[in-house]
Amino acid sequence: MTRSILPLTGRSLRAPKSSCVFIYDDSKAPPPPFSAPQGLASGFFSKPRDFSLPNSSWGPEMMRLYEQYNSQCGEETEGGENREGPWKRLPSYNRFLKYATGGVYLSRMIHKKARLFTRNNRDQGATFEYVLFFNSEEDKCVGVFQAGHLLEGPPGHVHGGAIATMIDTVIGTHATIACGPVLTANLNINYRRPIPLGNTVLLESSVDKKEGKKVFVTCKMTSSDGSKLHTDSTALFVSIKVSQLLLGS
Ligand SMILES: CCCCCCCCCCCC(=O)SCCNC(=O)CCNC(=O)[C@H](O)C(C)(C)COP(=O)(O)OP(=O)(O)OC[C@H]1O[C@@H](n2cnc3c(N)ncnc32)[C@H](O)[C@@H]1OP(=O)(O)O
Repeated sequence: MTRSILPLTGRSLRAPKSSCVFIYDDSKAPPPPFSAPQGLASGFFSKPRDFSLPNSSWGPEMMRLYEQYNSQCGEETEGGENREGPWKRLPSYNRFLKYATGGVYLSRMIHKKARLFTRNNRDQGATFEYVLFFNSEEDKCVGVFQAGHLLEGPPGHVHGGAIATMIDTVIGTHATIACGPVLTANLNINYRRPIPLGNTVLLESSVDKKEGKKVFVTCKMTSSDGSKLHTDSTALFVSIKVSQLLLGS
């Protein structure tokens, strides 16, 4: 059974038939507070783009890993039935707030030009290309990340801050699934081996323990075939109330 992981319940965000079901459960959600008159909707409201779906910049290794996990995802069949699968692909938008119930108003009020910086990319393949999958039975989250040429740090290789960003994204999502809204309180990264630009890497995270408001997560980042360790990391996330963020406290 799917469940909502954010306090703002996801509005009707449907996966294409060929892809996995979303983790956001909108079945119990109230209807959107406003419906545009028919015929006007497409002119005024753009459909959210799900950035976790493949695009033409994805190389063979990115596609291979995507297919590997996606083929193990539950999905809605052509006949409208749900096929079970241990993994779920997590959709990704450049502003989730905008696509949650009531969020379209909040997103206008709170920094309306704000965008998730890992998805603020007009040139496909130039920066962060990634997709996350979650396995609730094993409580595992994986990220498949292809590093674009604009993420350069050391010549020809990925910047350490960009690497940290991807780690934070995977483990932050995992901690959110485990505990609801959280913020990163502490992130420790051992950088073991540089990542050449253009390479695809695999991130795997596990929740080690929960202690009151605290959740401890670990993550390792390897080459796409798992043979080389690029980073290992540990992090502490602390639960927050979303109102803290929205009210700016
Ligand atoms: C699907 C879409 C999903 C969405 C998925 C999104 C993915 C992206 C994820 C991105 C995540 C981010 O970038 S988050 C942005 C970067 N992070 C931040 O800006 C956080 C800034 N820091 C804060 O706001 C605050 O310090 C908090 C919230 C972290 C903690 O404040 P608090 O809530 O008042 O909690 P506090 O009482 O101080 O501490 C609670 C407990 O945690 C411990 N603690 C607190 N901080 C630390 C620390 N740095 N190191 C060790 N321990 C600490 C305390 O000792 C205490 O332990 P005890 O006494 O209870 O034992």
